[in-house]
Amino acid sequence: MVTRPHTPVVGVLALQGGVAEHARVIEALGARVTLLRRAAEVSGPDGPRVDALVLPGGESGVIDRLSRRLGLADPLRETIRAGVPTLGTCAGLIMLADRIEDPAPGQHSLGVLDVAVRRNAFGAQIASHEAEFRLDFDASRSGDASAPSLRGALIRAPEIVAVGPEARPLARSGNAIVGAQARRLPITGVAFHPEVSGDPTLHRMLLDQIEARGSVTGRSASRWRRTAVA
Ligand SMILES: NC(=O)CC[C@H](N)C(=O)O
Repeated sequence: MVTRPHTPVVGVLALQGGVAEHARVIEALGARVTLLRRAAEVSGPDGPRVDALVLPGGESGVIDRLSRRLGLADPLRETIRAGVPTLGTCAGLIMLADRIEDPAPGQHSLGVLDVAVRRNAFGAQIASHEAEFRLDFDASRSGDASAPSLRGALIRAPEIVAVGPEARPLARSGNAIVGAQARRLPITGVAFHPEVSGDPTLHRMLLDQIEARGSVTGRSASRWRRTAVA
């Protein structure tokens, strides 16, 4: 009998912002995308319902407000803390950060990545540009240890102004830290948009992290198959 490998399912938070660009890169790598707009799509009584999470760019104040109003913030935080590989870009990085130096009035974050960020540190929309970012990958955690740099767009991007003991810098632009990774969990946040430039390096890393951990949707799929046969 030929068993087909399970296709991993990546949940992309789809409340606002650059959702389609992430979906395109993930699907081009052969994974399945599910858009997350409700708590039950993130997790259920039996745990996470996705193999990985992507928090896209957009307006972090809006994404924060909607995620709390729709009851998504707590399940997202729990799912990330449960070890589901997570990538946040730009506003997504701000959502992940422990501390926002200059939050919008009433703005919160999920507080799962030990960094402090300053919003809009690289200028206004009109100052947006593409650049190469030097990467400092942890070879033990990623199959892409040889990647020296990646391409991405800075669009009203935040800067990581402090990295605490639970995180480490991942990417730099000049002297500025524009990416960080948690030390104990597969949580990655970058200030730029690799998905806008079509650079798949970080999404591939996310799929590698799923493989290292094992697919939760694969496990529930096989559980379902067993139940169906029994
Ligand atoms: N491209 C982006 O995601 C911009 C982020 C935006 N400046 C914010 O503070 O949320």
